[in-house]
Amino acid sequence: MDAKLKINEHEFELFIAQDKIEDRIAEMAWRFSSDLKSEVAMVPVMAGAFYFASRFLSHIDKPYRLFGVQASSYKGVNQSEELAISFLKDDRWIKDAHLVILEDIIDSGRTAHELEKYFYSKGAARVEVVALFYKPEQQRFECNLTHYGFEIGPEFIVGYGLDVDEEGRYLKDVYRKQ
Ligand SMILES: O=P(O)(O)OC[C@H]1O[C@H](OP(=O)(O)OP(=O)(O)O)[C@H](O)[C@@H]1O
Ligand code: HPA
Repeated sequence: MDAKLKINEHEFELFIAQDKIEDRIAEMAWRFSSDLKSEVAMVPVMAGAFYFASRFLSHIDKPYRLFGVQASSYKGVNQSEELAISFLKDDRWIKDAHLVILEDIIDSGRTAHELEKYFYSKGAARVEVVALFYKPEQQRFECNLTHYGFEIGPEFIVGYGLDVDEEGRYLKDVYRKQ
C-alpha cells in the first residue's frame, strides 16, 4: 500500500486501510441485522457503492430483496448542478416497501435526499440510508441516515469504490486529498 498517490492533478495520502474498513463493515452489518424487524429491499447506489454494498450484504443473513439504482452528479472533485438517477429495473417494487439505500458516502446529502424524495413519491412505506462514509460538516440536505461506518472531515476521498473522474475506484484502501 502506497502512503501517497497522484490521480490526474490531485495528490492523495493514505487515510483508512482496507482491513479497518472491512472490520467496520462487518460490525455495521451485524448491528443492522440485529435492528432489522421487517423484510427490506436493499438499494445500492451505483457505481460507487458497489464495493461497500457487496461486502455489507455478504454479512446479512436475513431475507432481503435487491434493486440497484444509478445516480451520478460529481465531476472531478466537485458536485455538478445535475443529478442523474436511473433504475436498473422497473419501479413497481417501490410501493409499500421498506427501502434501504446503500451509499458509499453522504457528502452534501443531495443524492440520498433526492432518492428518498423519489421513493416516497412512488409510495415507499419507509426509506432509510446506510452509508460507509459520512461528512457531517458538508451535509446540506437531510436524509434518514440510520447507520454509517466512518464520520470524516470535508476532504475529498478516493478508493474502495469512490472515484475521482472515474479513476481510483479499484484502490483497496481509502486515500484523502491533500
Ligand atoms: O451526498 P452527495 O453530495 O450527493 O454525494 C454522494 C454521492 O456522490 C457520489 O456519486 P457520484 O455522483 O460521484 O457518482 P458515482 O457513484 O458514479 O461515482 C457517491 O457515490 C454518492 O452517490
Ligand atoms: N470522494 C469521491 N466521491 C464523492 C465524494 C468524495 O469525497 N463526495 C461525494 N462523492
